[in-house]
Amino acid sequence: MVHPLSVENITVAYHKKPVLHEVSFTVPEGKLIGIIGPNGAGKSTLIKTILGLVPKASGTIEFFGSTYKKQIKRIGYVPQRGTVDWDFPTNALDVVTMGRYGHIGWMKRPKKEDIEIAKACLQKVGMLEYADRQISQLSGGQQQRVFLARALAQDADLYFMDEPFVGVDAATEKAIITLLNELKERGKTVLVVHHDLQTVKEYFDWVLLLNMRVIAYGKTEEVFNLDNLQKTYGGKLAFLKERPALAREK
Ligand SMILES: Nc1ncnc2c1ncn2[C@@H]1O[C@H](COP(=O)(O)OP(=O)(O)OP(=O)(O)O)[C@@H](O)[C@H]1O
Repeated sequence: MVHPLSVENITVAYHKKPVLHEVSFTVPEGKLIGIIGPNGAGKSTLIKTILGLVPKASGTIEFFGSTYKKQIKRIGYVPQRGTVDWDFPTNALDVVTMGRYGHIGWMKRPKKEDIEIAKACLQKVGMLEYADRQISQLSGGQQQRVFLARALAQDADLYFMDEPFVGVDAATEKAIITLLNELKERGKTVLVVHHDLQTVKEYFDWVLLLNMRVIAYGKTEEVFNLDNLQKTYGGKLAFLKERPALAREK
């Protein structure tokens, strides 16, 4: 069976300091998968390594049983908001239309149909009225919605999203999770770096608990428990005292 993503034994180091150690996991199709772990656990590095943005020291990565290059059109990425240059002089509609380039081809002009698709995606995230607005003049949550619209316009089969819920209000968070569930219903696979342990069970079918290495990976109901959380977060789990519901579910 061909999986959307297969990661085998990847090890990554920055300036010879190991950040990810022999990470292996295989992602099933049509699931929402949360990547969970403390600050500095290597979550962003993992996504960037998978996408070829950070070099790996060893290991192999396959997309739909093939290489990233061959499957690039099927792979979508929503980066962490803080890493995007929002001063880039472009408006919301152009950002979303860029999501279509895999279909249009670089150097070619988008067709009317691509613009219509981009507008429909802006509509879907409630941002159509901001289509002509410079992205630098949007709020953080609105920028996040525009990036999600771009991912939608791309119509990929495998998505990576780095902390899409950070800094957004409750309405935007709800809009994003609705959208992720819609993608899932269409058979898409979505990996999401996520911080809020309270919502993990509600949002994700599978979880990857990461702290430099894979602590646990599998169906949320099977691996998201206090024991594994303690292994992942170590002494930083004091906050669980404030969340007795989670602690009780051991
Ligand atoms: N470009 C870089 N050069 C050197 N070290 C880096 C670089 N990027 C990240 N690191 C280090 O690698 C480790 C993992 O960082 P990473 O950003 O992947 O963690 P994370 O789990 O995504 O953290 P957070 O939850 O805080 O976003 C950290 O110790 C970080 O300081």
